[in-house]
Amino acid sequence: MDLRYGSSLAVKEADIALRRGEIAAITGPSGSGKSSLLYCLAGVLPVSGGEVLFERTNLGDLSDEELSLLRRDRFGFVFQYGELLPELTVEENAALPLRLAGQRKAQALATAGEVLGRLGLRELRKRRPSQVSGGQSQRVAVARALVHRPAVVFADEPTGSLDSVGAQVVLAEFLALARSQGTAVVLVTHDTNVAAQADTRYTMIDGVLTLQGRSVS
Ligand SMILES: Nc1ncnc2c1ncn2[C@@H]1O[C@H](COP(=O)(O)OP(=O)(O)OP(=O)(O)O)[C@@H](O)[C@H]1O
Repeated sequence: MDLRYGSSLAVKEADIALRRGEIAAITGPSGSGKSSLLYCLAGVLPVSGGEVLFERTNLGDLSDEELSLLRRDRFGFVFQYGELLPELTVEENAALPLRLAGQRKAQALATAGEVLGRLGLRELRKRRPSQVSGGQSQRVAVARALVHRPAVVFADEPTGSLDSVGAQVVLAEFLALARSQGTAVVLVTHDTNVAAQADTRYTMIDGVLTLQGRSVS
């Protein structure tokens, strides 16, 4: 697939297939097209050429509404700064995908509480995002991305706002939780130590995605 912004080709060549539960990392220099590729895979931006298939569906064949439902129900997202909603508590933030899918509040908060517990955040669940640390916010964002057991989580520099020790810990927890529930992860990162924890590693250079290595499992 490829992606143009106007006349400039941000993604020139990318061929990537993800199996259930697979963790794929994409590294590469700034501006090489990593985020753009992620947005295409997640159905946020339409591709300019080629196609993106999820299960047997070509994302290009879906209406905007069908795409938003797919993103809401089957995908999860984690960004660099967590992007939590400041007016909601930690548990309400984590429960959001379940609430959006129509689950009742008590049930959604109970499920969110379990996931938060697995990330060591149970005690903080009534706090607001402004009352927790950067690492804790990223864990809440991880809980929110995984709470509805999505098929795929798209993570764009998910620990980019943390120091390297904090980043390693949050990332290890994120990947362990994703693996335990069979959720595939596409992880964009600058950090090759982070990428080393993935099953499959790709590099993106000047819009071209290349498979770099696959761990034997
Ligand atoms: N909305 C946009 N309109 C036009 N050009 C864009 C847009 N978004 C990104 N670009 C350009 O596309 C190229 C790829 O950007 P992209 O954000 O995908 O790179 P990246 O590898 O994720 O970079 P970084 O690591 O710095 O986040 C860059 O040259 C960027 O300037």
